[in-house]
Amino acid sequence: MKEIIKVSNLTKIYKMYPKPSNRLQEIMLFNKVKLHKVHAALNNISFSVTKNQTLGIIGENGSGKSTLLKIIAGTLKPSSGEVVINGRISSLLELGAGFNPELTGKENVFLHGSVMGISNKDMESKYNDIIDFADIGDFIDQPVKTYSSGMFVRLAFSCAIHVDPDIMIIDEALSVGDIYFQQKSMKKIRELKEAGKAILFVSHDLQSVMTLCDTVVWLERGIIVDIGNPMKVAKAYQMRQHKKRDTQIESVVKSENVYQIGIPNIDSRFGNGMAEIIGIEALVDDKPVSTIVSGERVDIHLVVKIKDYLHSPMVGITVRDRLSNIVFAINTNQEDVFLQELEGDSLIRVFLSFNWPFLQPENYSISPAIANGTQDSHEMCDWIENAIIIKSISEKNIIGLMGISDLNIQYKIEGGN
Ligand SMILES: Nc1ncnc2c1ncn2[C@@H]1O[C@H](COP(=O)(O)OP(=O)(O)OP(=O)(O)O)[C@@H](O)[C@H]1O
Repeated sequence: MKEIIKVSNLTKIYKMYPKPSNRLQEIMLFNKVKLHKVHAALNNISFSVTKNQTLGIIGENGSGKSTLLKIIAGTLKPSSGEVVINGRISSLLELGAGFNPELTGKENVFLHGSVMGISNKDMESKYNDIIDFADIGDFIDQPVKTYSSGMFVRLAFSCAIHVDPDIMIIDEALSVGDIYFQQKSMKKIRELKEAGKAILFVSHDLQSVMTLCDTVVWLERGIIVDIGNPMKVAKAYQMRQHKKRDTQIESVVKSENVYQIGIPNIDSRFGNGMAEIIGIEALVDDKPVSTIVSGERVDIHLVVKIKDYLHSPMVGITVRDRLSNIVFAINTNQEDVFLQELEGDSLIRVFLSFNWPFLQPENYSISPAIANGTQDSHEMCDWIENAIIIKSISEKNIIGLMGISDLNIQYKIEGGN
């Protein structure tokens, strides 16, 4: 099949200067003294993409994904190597970068068309689809400098996907807008895929990568570690991340005072102040973790300062998904564990231990709370919204899981012919 993108021996070297002023000094010394170190953001990368193919690119922060996409999109020059493109590219990399803030939304739609080499007549036939998708109402006739950032990206996104490209470049752009816009965007991208367009898709969301892509490239420190079947590559990548986590965490345990674990994040907080949660961490095998494999035994470790006498303390957590749906909530009373009364001016540690459920691989937040009373009638002493984020992963085949939870079902079928 015809190659629509061919990347050959691509390398991008950046010069790294210890201080910004060293760059000028080097020029003034006619480059006779080298004050920089070289850093290869991409190192001899080769692959190709055919029409109809959706290629996913995964890798840790700094692995070279954006550099690669920018070179393919033509906004960055490689140090060596070659990229051959056979078709028109539309990129969601720098959304709205070509918009003129003084012009109206409508004028910018046509400006975008002319930059992409599309006549005004052809743009007129696409115009209604573009404004319907962007959904910015009468603002379309206002200068884009008056737009909210959400309206701005929605219009830019809509322009980029409606110009009938042969190649679409997408870099985490699906995280723009609200959930409805994200779903609408994903649907549109699937339509482009079904229409046979080549798509390059960079995302940290492995689930989206696996459901959308036919092939995945795993980049690490500018080189291709693996390329091929999305599930195979994504799974190998995920397991590597998991192993890395274990080695990183080891040193934390050794150096950290258990009473000084702190609260990583506080989105909001309320309570009567009779107790204060001062630390939270998730432990697997007594080591703090931010990633948990479904089925693993986890301890949520809380450190709480008791300020006033509590006759019936109860402690619990609420776990939510990224759309803020409650996935599950547990507390000591609900489990028939009744804590003894607590005197003021004391410190307690609580360990809530349970098997991490089989969940959709994504991020989940944990909100801890301490209250005084019973399940039906209590006063909240301290509630912290989204204190830590846990990334849930699975060692199982993670493609195709629908909904929030994997029920770990086993099938048994008897009879039939
Ligand atoms: N303008 C620059 N000057 C120097 N180094 C740079 C420059 N741009 C990128 N780099 C370096 O090149 C490497 C690759 O960066 P790149 O942004 O492509 O990574 P990435 O995989 O897209 O990361 P992320 O997932 O965080 O977006 C990194 O080490 C980065 O620090």
